[in-house]
Amino acid sequence: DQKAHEAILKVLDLQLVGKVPREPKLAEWTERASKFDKLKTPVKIAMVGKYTGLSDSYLSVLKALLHASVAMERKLVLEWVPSCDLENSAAKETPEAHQKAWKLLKGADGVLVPGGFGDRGVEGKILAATYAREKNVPYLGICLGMQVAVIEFARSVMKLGGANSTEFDPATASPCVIFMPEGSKTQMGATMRLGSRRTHFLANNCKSAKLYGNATSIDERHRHRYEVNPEMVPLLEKAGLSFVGKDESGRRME
Ligand SMILES: NC(=O)CC[C@H](N)C(=O)O
Repeated sequence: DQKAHEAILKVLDLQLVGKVPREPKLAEWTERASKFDKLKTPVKIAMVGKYTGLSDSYLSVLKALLHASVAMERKLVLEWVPSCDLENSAAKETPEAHQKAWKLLKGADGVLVPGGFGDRGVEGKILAATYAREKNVPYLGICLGMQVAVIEFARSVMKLGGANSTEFDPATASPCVIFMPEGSKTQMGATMRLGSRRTHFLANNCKSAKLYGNATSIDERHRHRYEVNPEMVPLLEKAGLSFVGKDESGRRME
């Protein structure tokens, strides 16, 4: 009675012609779908995470990978690599899983380390970052995945052996990722940095800015409490790590 169906048809641009919705314009969709069906050349992406099964929390990452691979005319082959299995301890405890995980990682065209909380499997993610950097395999770190890349760089390139996030080692001598929640005007105390925040590109010749169509700034969704330690940023940059996107204060590495 409230004509919800008509409201939905209006949003979908399927106005009624008499009593039936008009023919949908599916040309673009059909073209994309048939392009997708014909894809042959694979692109293998190793998703190094804590979960082995499919997980809703990675849904947006999976969809983005799929869209990107279709745009690049590649058939997406996603390999799930449980980060714990990459760790040295797994070589003894679960040798088969260890071997399998490394084989998947080594067969990948690109490595993706998504976001996460808690320290289980973090050392495995760090090993994946080392592998990607040394072998020059493209690495995309999202949230925790980016923090992991910074820890890895501090340990391997700057030779700060015990470098870590204070989330995983509160007593680390080289805290390259630190607890830095946002202050809130409406809530008492410090809170999770949550929702859309602006990133400013400082280098316009960087890949990220180019991928965003040479944008000077972009808005991205956030959900974290830890940040790359702003005190250590000059040292990390001097050693060769570039932070091409920062927040408006310049204190948060994006
Ligand atoms: N979204 C995430 O990956 C969170 C990363 C990290 N645990 C933090 O709180 O900063």
